[in-house]
Amino acid sequence: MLKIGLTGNIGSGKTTVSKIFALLGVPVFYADESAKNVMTADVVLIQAITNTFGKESYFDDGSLNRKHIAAQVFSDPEALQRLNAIVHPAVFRDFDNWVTLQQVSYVIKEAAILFESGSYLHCDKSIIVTAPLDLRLQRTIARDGITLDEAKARDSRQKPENEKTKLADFFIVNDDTQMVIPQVLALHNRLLALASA
Ligand SMILES: CC(C)(COP(=O)(O)OP(=O)(O)OC[C@H]1O[C@@H](n2cnc3c(N)ncnc32)[C@H](O)[C@@H]1O)[C@@H](O)C(=O)NCCC(=O)NCCS
Ligand SMILES: Nc1ncnc2c1ncn2[C@@H]1O[C@H](COP(=O)(O)OP(=O)(O)OP(=O)(O)O)[C@@H](O)[C@H]1O
Repeated sequence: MLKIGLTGNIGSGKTTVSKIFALLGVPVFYADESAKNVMTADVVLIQAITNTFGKESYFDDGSLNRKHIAAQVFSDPEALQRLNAIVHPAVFRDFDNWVTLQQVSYVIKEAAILFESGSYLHCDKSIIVTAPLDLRLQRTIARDGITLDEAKARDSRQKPENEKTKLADFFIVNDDTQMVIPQVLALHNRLLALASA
């Protein structure tokens, strides 16, 4: 079974693209969701996050105070490193467990920071979804209700798109000039052929 990493900078449309792969029957692992799950379910992580970012990191009902953590980590690269070091090993484990349950020719691992985290090294191939910065920022602001500065701060914590395109094997252009669904269909056929080769 091939493991295909799928990434793109903030607002590029990688989740949108992942959902099209999922509609085609391809199992998709969402690293962002996995991160949120382990951060609220794994007692070792909860303790580490509380120790590092304070008790305000969780609400009384145990849910994650995303705003509190985001405010700390997206304004301070060292704080983000600390959070990554706590969360990423658990996400890697979650993915490894999930993969063993799949019985298909290829799966997708969607991760915002596939290249930054080194996760792409454990994938057979990688896909990047690209879009110009202005459009990505506009989409993020509209989706998340955050300010332009907050969206820029998150983007600045990610490797620039032009560096990632050098590492990726496949591209999906999501800049409103090309239709996305035909690109995903074409890539799906290539990946099926690759998996059966
Ligand atoms: C800080 C948190 C709580 C903020 O949650 P929030 O719901 O506001 O944002 P969300 O998780 O949807 O992320 C939105 C976007 O921010 C960017 N982003 C998230 N985490 C990171 C990171 N560690 N490094 C760089 N960019 C990131 C991505 O583009 C992501 O798609 C959350 O992002 C988090 O827990 N991040 C650390 C875990 C992680 O690295 N997740 C990414 C995949 S493993
Ligand atoms: N081609 C498109 N046309 C119109 N809207 C789009 C298109 N692609 C994505 N969007 C919208 O832009 C927003 C960002 O897309 P999406 O959530 O898929 O990006 P993402 O790369 O997963 O972002 P993040 O890294 O922030 O999680 C969403 O609201 C989505 O519906």
